[in-house]
Amino acid sequence: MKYMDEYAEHYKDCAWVGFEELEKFMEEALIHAGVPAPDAKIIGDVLIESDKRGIDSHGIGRLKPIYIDRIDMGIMNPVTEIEVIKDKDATAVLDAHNGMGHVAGYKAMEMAIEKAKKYGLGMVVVRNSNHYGIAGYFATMATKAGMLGITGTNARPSIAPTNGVENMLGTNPLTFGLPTDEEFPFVLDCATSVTQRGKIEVYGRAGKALPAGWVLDHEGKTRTDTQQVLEDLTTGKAALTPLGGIGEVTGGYKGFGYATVVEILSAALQDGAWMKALNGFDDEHKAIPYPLGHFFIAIDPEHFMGLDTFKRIAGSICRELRASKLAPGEDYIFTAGEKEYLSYQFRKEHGCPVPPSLQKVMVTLRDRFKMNYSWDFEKK
Ligand SMILES: NC(=O)c1ccc[n+]([C@@H]2O[C@H](COP(=O)([O-])OP(=O)(O)OC[C@H]3O[C@@H](n4cnc5c(N)ncnc54)[C@H](O)[C@@H]3O)[C@@H](O)[C@H]2O)c1
Ligand SMILES: O=C(O)C[C@H](O)C(=O)O
Repeated sequence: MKYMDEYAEHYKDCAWVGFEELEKFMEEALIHAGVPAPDAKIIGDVLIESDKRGIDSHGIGRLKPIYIDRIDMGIMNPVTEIEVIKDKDATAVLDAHNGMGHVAGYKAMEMAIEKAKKYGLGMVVVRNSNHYGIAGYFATMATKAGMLGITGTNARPSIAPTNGVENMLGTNPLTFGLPTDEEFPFVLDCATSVTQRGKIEVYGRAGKALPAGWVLDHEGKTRTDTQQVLEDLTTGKAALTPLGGIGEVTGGYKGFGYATVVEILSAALQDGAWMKALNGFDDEHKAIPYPLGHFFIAIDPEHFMGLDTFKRIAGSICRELRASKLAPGEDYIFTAGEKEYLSYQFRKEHGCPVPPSLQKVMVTLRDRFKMNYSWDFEKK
């Protein structure tokens, strides 16, 4: 398969660090930054899962900058105190009090799964949280429990509405995890924008220009200058395009609509914050918390026609899709979750790729926290 044949080549400038070591490093760094050990375990697990699945934007790449920097700045609480605001049969509302999003997400999905076991469906929403990492982690908590998982979150403003140029909506993933009778579940885990900020950071680390169509400026023109785009997204001079792209011709309004659905479900059920209130700075440009909201839904197929039936039909649909006629020059049709499964298989053996700029971050954190690690990449 072309995708796997080219896989290692894509990472030729990287050092490879094994799952266990990378996870332990992230977990320990978080503990040094003030996160209680059990919570650091959860966050470390969410982050390493991103690296395992080949989602290079949201694992070690986000430990610093983002999480440790925000704790250092005093705008995110390393200790997560979750308050149950409302708990009624199949639903609940939680307040994470500016704690760690991964921890809030983990506890909320756990609660949704428990409710689904009893009622067939559980939905838990969270407010005053923080960035929770890959949405797919929480969706697959449900698939591992034999359930369907759905989750979404709002995020700092990035996407411009169709026919607009101002960054208003977060990159707002709308993510589904569906069990199948195959070795891996169907996991559609992606932003409602053409791309997300983390992938632009990955391009920045690799020194690559962006493809046209991902970002637009206030003139409505596409931008490809990666480093400046990262700055301009923060100051609002650039915006990401919704899924479907710029304008109406290729259906950009559908991505705009889905991003809006996620923004509403991440704020309205929980009486939380939305859009510009998630900018991360106040009128004087002083850094302030990003009070994000999330939602988590678990559905137990045993309350419908049963898990085995669900898995068989979901698996059959995926297999039929993969067996359909290929486009010229292509050698494989993927279904969602498959590339992540293939990455996992590859990385289990070779480790996770760490580019030079992240190697420097790891060394800085190790030295700052006086941690006991030495890596082969330091010897070069
Ligand atoms: N926490 C946040 O605020 C936030 C915001 C946005 C995105 N994210 C996370 O960023 C990650 C990456 O998001 P993204 O938008 O860059 O995703 P992406 O564009 O890389 O798409 C990934 C999804 O598409 C599927 N896929 C990829 N190639 C495919 C193909 N050829 N055929 C069929 N399916 C295919 C994958 O299996 C996966 O489900 C996700 O884990 C997401 O949750 C988080
Ligand atoms: O970075 C964010 O604010 C959200 C998300 O993780 C993204 O990469 O777009």
